[in-house]
Amino acid sequence: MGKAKVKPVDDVKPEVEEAEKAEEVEEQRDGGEVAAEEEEEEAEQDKSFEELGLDPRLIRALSKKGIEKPTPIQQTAIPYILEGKDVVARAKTGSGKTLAYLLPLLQKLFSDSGRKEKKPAPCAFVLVPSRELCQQVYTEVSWLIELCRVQLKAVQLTSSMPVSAMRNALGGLPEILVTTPACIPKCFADGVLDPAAISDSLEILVLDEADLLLSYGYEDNLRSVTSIVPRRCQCLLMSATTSSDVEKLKKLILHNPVVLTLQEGSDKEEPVPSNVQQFWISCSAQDKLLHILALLKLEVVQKKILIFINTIDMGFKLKLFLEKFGIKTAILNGELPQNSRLHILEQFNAGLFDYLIATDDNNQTKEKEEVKGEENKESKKNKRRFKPKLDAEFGVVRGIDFKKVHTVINYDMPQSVTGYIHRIGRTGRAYSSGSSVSLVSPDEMEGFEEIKSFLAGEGDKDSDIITPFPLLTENAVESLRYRAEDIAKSVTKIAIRESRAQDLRNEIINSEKLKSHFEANPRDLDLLKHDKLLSKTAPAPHLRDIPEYLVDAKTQEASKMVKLARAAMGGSRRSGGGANTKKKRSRKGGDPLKTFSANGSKRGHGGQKKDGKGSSDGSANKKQKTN
Ligand SMILES: Nc1ncnc2c1ncn2[C@@H]1O[C@H](COP(=O)(O)OP(=O)(O)OP(=O)(O)O)[C@@H](O)[C@H]1O
Repeated sequence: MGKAKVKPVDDVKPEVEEAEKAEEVEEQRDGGEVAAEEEEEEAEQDKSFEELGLDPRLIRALSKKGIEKPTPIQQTAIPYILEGKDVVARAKTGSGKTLAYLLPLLQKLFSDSGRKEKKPAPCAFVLVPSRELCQQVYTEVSWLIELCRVQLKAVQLTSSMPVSAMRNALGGLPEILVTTPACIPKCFADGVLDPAAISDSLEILVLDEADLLLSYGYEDNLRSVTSIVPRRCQCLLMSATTSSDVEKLKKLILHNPVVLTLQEGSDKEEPVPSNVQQFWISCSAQDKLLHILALLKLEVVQKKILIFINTIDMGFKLKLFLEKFGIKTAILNGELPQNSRLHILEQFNAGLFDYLIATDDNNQTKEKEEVKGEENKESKKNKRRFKPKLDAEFGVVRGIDFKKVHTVINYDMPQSVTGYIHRIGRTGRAYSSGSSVSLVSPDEMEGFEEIKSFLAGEGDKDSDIITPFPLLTENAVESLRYRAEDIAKSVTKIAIRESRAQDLRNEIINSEKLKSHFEANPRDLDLLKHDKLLSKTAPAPHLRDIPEYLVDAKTQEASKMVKLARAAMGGSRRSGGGANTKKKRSRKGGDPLKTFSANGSKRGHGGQKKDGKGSSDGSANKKQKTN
């Protein structure tokens, strides 16, 4: 169980009186630090939602969703928020930060819910960096309200909504508004929200994924929001990493906050959950297609699988390539219409497909530039060619709660340490376990070393937090080389461009269908398939089914174990943690990545050399051509 460390108030105080008060709190806390921490740890391990002082309606609602026990950050943050303190909470990805603020926020609004006269503007704002997150938080708050049966209303607004729709949404005088920072100035400009009314009504302001808000370019937007936040308003700042941006926001918005930093086990901060096993494979950029084919086709990684690439074109290349081998994938990127993106996420979360290829929102600028250049060239050639537009509020990676993703694959390495942490955080959510595999080319090695040394922490540079992937032998990879290279050649730039355009057209049509269909049938998930084939020809049987003789014995064994582990973990896994925690933890023993080595040792990296390259064990099959 993690331990939340309470750092004393460390903000620049706007008022002397408050600064003095804060120092008192600091002194008192410092005075009893060791004992307090031990006590805290002891108490935290046993704290239930009841003991945190939560309303029984909320506890019942959580229980209906299978959530019985608070996560460490919830245990620590909820009492402070209920007390009315400004809070900065930093805890790793997937640690349950959303409920850590939503539960006390709702409880505070419960007392208002019986009021006859509603306030003219929402009294709680939750600001998130992307539309996808907006939808996610809105869904979370909506089920809580529904299950608690209270007269509260939440709405979500995004910048792309027509003014009439915004007016409509705000017409019912909601108490809670979930939105992006960019949307608020737009609402002011369109006369949909009144700054004076907000100054009167606002009681709680949450900045979720605070480490990302500024990197999404929301600084000016946030300044226009903060200028109208009344002094009495309670402000909460949730974040997965520390950065200068978080410090900046803290100074901009919070007053005398309590700073909570969640640490697990030791004092060393581990930004990636310890229940995620991190692996890597060293290969050339050209060989990445071959390696991902081996990972997926030989089934040595567990489904569901989220694959990150850095550009949209690469996503389509990968999709077309894998299709030829009968591996169906769906694609998620910032040029798809919003309805489609949300629907793809919903389908993936519901388990309707196993492989999702996602572009990292980090690369928006790069993509935008590429698209611009492309557009200029294209428009000269052919004015009717498709011109994709990227959505500035797109963000699939950061903060999105992908359900039951067992493996994250970095096909392309992310361009920053923070990007890596957020990507890997899409698995191992709450109490579940997961793994990641990064394909690292020589060009990416420098960035990879940076990530490794950041994760290892100060003075511990050589410790292997990301270890070579053990379940794929060099022979197994080589056995697929001929096919992979042959098929890779057939995935031309023209094929990629056509597929990208076709997919976009399909999704635009889907998006319209989705909009009207979901208005009538909000729970119907299976209307449209997002992992349908883009190539015109079906995969050839000899590529779809890899003959057994091609796969060496060790890889076959690894694949069998992965399947067994999946069957053991499969159907009965629930997203709610609480009561099932013990059971889930004991299942970790069935994870072949924890117990299996391609060289047959109990646990280790036997199938790979220390540098992440495949094993050169000669006992397995030799490279074979099969055409
Ligand atoms: N007490 C709990 N017990 C079990 N599951 C929980 C609990 N609290 C939250 N969860 C689940 O854990 C998952 C991750 O939660 P959440 O999205 O809030 O994480 P997060 O800390 O915000 O991660 P990120 O930084 O990536 O956004 C969600 O599916 C959520 O429903």
